Amino acid sequence: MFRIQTYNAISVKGLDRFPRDCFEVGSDFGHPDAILLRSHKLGEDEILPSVKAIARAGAGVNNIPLESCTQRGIPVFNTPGANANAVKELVAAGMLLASRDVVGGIRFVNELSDTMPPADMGKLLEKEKKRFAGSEIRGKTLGVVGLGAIGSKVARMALHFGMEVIGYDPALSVEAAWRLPSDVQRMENMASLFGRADFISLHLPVLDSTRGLVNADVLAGVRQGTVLLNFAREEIVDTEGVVQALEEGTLGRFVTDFPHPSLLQRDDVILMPHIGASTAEAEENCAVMAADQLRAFLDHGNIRNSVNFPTIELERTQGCRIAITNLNEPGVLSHILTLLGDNEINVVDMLNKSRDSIAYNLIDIDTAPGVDLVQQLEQVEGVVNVRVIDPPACP
Ligand SMILES: NC(=O)c1ccc[n+]([C@@H]2O[C@H](COP(=O)([O-])OP(=O)(O)OC[C@H]3O[C@@H](n4cnc5c(N)ncnc54)[C@H](O)[C@@H]3O)[C@@H](O)[C@H]2O)c1
Ligand SMILES: O=C(O)CC[C@@H](O)C(=O)O
Repeated sequence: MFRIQTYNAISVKGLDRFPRDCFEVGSDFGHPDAILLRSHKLGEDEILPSVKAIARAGAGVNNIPLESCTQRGIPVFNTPGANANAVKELVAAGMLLASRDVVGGIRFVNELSDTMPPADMGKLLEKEKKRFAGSEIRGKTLGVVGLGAIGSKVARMALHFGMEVIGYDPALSVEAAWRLPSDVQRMENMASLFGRADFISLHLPVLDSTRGLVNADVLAGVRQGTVLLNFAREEIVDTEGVVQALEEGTLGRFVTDFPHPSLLQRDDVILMPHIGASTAEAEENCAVMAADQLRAFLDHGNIRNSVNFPTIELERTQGCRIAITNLNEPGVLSHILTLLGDNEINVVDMLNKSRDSIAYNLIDIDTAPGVDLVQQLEQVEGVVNVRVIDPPACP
């Protein structure tokens, strides 16, 4: 029986991927085998020694202490692309709300008295509506920073709106490049994108290299009245720099999913409470994907969509499987195999993959290893952890 500790509201469709004959799911376990969460900021002290894996039902993993997870041999999973459409649709809403004063118009109408005669109301609306006029987004230029799962969808959507689209992504993967519409013009650096766009939408992760990336200096280079949209992460944008650019009028509007007190009550700011991924569809997609990845790991040791471990999938044959995480250094694997041979254990199948500082091995053996052998394996220099994975009881 595996125990899955959840944080945040996880879609029931995802939780249902864990058959209750083999998994307990709850929010308060003493010895969880795995953690499934959304935006909860996970403290190192919350990752108990029993935890074997962590899955983020979402894209960003900045709420998980990645480095210490890697050192402890804990794979961290995310769900690439599973909420991209939800974010894309909200970016479309953000661009439209920034171009037409829908918010001001709705507020104005709702503040009218319900005792006003209908004919008077009609006259007043016609007289006042010029205050809420805007402009169209067709023909304008959108700059997309970060052209991964979300950025590529946003780019495609903007082309459908009849916009020009320019993009910047210094780390674009080959897979992401294939997804990108050919009409998107590639910018060599962020400054040229910021200098050319009417709308700028951010879709990059928060990393040491991207924290505070959009600051007063960068914003000084935008065209008068540019709209900046941040549906990525708060830390990427320097709020003081944004307020300064709004005050100076270079930035026309700021639309963000990450409100800050200094942005409240401003007509040139549209604030949303981190709802980019808050659709039934996205929550379900993320939860199902995260749960399936956790199950594949707990049941078989297989790894798909990890942000710190290599991708590895070994078809299950028969017998017992051991999963070993070790430092990615010469000699560790041969030491492990020698120990198995010395204990007369026959290796039926095996796969070894590495990523940065760690390596991960799936080794199928014909006989279950005894406690002594597991201890010997754990003591091999460079071995981080050893798991014996029996064939799963639930299909
Ligand atoms: N508002 C929300 O609810 C919400 C929902 C989903 C994701 N997000 C955020 O959006 C981010 C992007 O999500 P995604 O699914 O598209 O991820 P992704 O990994 O598919 O794409 C991110 C892209 O950013 C690029 N990138 C990295 N550093 C860059 C830099 N310095 N400049 C420009 N591009 C850079 C990467 O090469 C990659 O192509 C996530 O990391 C998360 O923080 C927010
Ligand atoms: O879970 C959420 O609501 C937000 C998820 C989002 O920030 C992400 O990084 O995918």
